[in-house]
Amino acid sequence: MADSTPVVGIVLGSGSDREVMEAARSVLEEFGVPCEMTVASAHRSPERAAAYARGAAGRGLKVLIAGAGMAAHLAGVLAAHTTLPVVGVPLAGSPLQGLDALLSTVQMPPGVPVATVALGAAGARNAAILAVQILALSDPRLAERLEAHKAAMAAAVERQAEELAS
Ligand SMILES: Nc1c(C(=O)O)ncn1[C@@H]1O[C@H](COP(=O)(O)O)[C@@H](O)[C@H]1O
Repeated sequence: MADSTPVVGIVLGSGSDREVMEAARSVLEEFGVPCEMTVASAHRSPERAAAYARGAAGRGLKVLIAGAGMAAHLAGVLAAHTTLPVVGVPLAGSPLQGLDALLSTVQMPPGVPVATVALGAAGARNAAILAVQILALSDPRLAERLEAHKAAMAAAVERQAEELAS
């Protein structure tokens, strides 16, 4: 039986981020990558966020994905407390429509990177694919699945082009 110990941790700034961030979990499930999802706010529960990040590597997690909106410091704070790669997903929904979350996620000071992806569900999907790519560096089966994923995308474009031409 495959090992179901989570290797990717998806952290939400709030339970209200869940619907959008489920896109990341779906992609990881498609690739057969065990993950866990939790809530920890750098602002509202700073101890929980720090403890999660500090304990992540020891529990076998390899990549963290953080989804947060508004002043989205969660990904950066997780990165401050771990040497694991952290992927940040800025979420829209605020009066600034996510520009606040984008800038506060992407503009990390030198030395503490957060790999920042696109806003919202598209970003959540890409965060998961990026996590798979990182894991695939030491997992040939995952690398094969990534190749198949790329081939499927290319085939879909071919079909669309044929439909347009007919
Ligand atoms: N950006 C952060 C952080 C953080 O960065 O630590 N904690 C919560 N939040 C965000 O606040 C928004 C509103 O949260 P509520 O819906 O709970 O009021 C959410 O998008 C969350 O990610």
